[in-house]
Amino acid sequence: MSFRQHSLHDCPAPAKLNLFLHINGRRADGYHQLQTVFQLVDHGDTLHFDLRADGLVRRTTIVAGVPEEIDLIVRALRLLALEFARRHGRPAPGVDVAIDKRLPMGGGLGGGSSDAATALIAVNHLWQAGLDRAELMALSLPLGADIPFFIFGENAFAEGVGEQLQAVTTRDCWYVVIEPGVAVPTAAIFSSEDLTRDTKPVRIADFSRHLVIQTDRKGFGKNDLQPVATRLFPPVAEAVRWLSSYGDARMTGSGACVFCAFSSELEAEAVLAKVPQVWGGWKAQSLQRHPMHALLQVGRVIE
Ligand SMILES: C[C@@](CO)(OP(=O)(O)O)[C@H](O)COP(=O)(O)OP(=O)(O)OC[C@H]1O[C@@H](n2ccc(N)nc2=O)[C@H](O)[C@@H]1O
Ligand SMILES: Nc1ncnc2c1ncn2[C@@H]1O[C@H](COP(=O)(O)OP(=O)(O)O)[C@@H](O)[C@H]1O
Repeated sequence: MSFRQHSLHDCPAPAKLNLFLHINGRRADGYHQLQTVFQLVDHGDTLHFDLRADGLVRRTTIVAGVPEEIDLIVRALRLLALEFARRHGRPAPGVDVAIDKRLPMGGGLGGGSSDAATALIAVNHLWQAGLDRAELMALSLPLGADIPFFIFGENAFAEGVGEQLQAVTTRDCWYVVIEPGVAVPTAAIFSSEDLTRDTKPVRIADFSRHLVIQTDRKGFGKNDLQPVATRLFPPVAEAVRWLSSYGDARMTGSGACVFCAFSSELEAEAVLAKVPQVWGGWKAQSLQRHPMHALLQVGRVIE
């Protein structure tokens, strides 16, 4: 990551995996209460920021299927600009955002959310807007329940709609991730009549204990969204079936991507080499912290 006075280039927006995802209930507004562990991995998008003098927030890269006006990056930065104006009594400086998009949309990897989080962290710094971590998290929540997690910046046990976060230690390992080539619309999964909505709540200690006592590499819990997604999207079911011969393969989030953990990079590489060519696939290492933390500590944006 290079730091220049008016720019921040090569800022990582890592993917997340949901190591398990339980649906415990439904709120009056229709949103679902869940419990999950978010795991950061070292594979994702890369963003670049250049200050503008005219107060505009612009995305300079074309992203297929995501017009600039609905991009979570642009929407998040416009919220930040409003907050800047409220605090400082003058309009925010503008910014150009370029993006190298690697994460598939509707993949359950949190790509759009991670992009928005990285943008908020970087531009809060570039503009010297002065929001602290909790304030950035609160600002982002109306745009998506996964965004606060990426700003939180550590692997987390999450409750509520995913916004109540506690840092959690997870296994250091390698993951093989399969992209089955379909985009799963999150809303379609949550609105299914078949969805299990009454999984009994667990405690963070149950997850942590499982890490210590597990003997068979079986992951903790399950993904309640998986049965619905695999029924609606057969390629997701096929990917789960294929990867299951190598370990406890699961879908992340509302899909479509499927992952499996391995102890070593070599094991992950061996499985990756066999992934059928009709699917995309990659390996990634678990991260314990968001890679933007290094920048944030240098910049003293987040304590
Ligand atoms: C499932 C998860 C797990 O990390 O991630 P993804 O798989 O999308 O990455 C998240 O909970 C995704 O949360 P969020 O990012 O807010 O989902 P959105 O795409 O905005 O939600 C689309 C729609 O799904 C429904 N929805 C979403 C979240 C939730 N807790 N309950 C819901 O009922 C709502 O109808 C909402 O309008
Ligand atoms: N910067 C962005 N990158 C990807 N998708 C975005 C972005 N901004 C808005 N979106 C919208 O969010 C939807 C979900 O994308 P994404 O966050 O990548 O998947 P998921 O929520 O399954 O992890 C996309 O289909 C797209 O319409």
